[in-house]
Amino acid sequence: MTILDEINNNKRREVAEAKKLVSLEQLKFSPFFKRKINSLKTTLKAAGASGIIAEYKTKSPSKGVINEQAEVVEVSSAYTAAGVSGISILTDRQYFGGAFEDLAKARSANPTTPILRKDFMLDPYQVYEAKAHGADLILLIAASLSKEEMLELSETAKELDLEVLVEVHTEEEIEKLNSLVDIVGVNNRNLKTFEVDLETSVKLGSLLPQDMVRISESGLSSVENIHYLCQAGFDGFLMGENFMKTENPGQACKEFIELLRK
Ligand SMILES: O=C(O)c1ccccc1NCC(=O)[C@H](O)[C@H](O)COP(=O)(O)O
Repeated sequence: MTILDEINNNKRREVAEAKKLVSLEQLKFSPFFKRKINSLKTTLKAAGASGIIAEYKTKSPSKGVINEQAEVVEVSSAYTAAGVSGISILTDRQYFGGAFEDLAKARSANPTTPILRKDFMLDPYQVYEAKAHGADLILLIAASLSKEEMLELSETAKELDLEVLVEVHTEEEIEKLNSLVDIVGVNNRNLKTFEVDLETSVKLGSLLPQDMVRISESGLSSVENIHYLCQAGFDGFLMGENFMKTENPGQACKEFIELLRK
């Protein structure tokens, strides 16, 4: 069994429990349900956009504990002040140390920044959870879902006016895209071996539909990486560990974007 299988099995159990505790109707009572979303697709294409989507994650299966001190409001506010195009907030507790509260707190502290609920989405119920806690977009991992499941989850996202980011890592997974997808992310990290290779983005990027907004995810750590991927046609760059492993992730992000703009 791969780590992704393990995470997904655990997620199915968590979602089954959550459904017993909180109904869809209760989720709809959240004040975040009424808000208009901030579009990541739009901010990534805006003139002068940094393209950086900075992630708040305190641990991961590949790296273990990354940062035990970081506080979500402080870090996410500093990310916004640094000029990011978006923020990614992990909500998986078991494997990434995330929480729904982190998402809701980041939302309230950053009212105009696009925020991704980063989790392992398998059930339409989770799309409602994302909306109820203030997300602007959801992540669908193609390796975890069939084409039909991706479509169903995309439709639910659109019903709730959320954007859809689909993550691919292989050529075959590109076949699972549908017309409701807003952004495609190429994950440079092989989730079976945890190996990172930027050439995955370059290779798959060339196979994506020409007009698709695209981001490169994982293992990005230098301005040279970003310039290289920009040349390969990428609009956005998801970066987690590079900032979160420092004592002050917000400051690290600020310095990175300043360097990028030089
Ligand atoms: O990061 C992991 O170990 C991991 C393991 C299994 C599934 C997903 C995983 N990561 C999720 C991500 O997509 C990354 O957090 C994100 O792309 C940022 O990556 P990085 O900049 O390398 O922290």
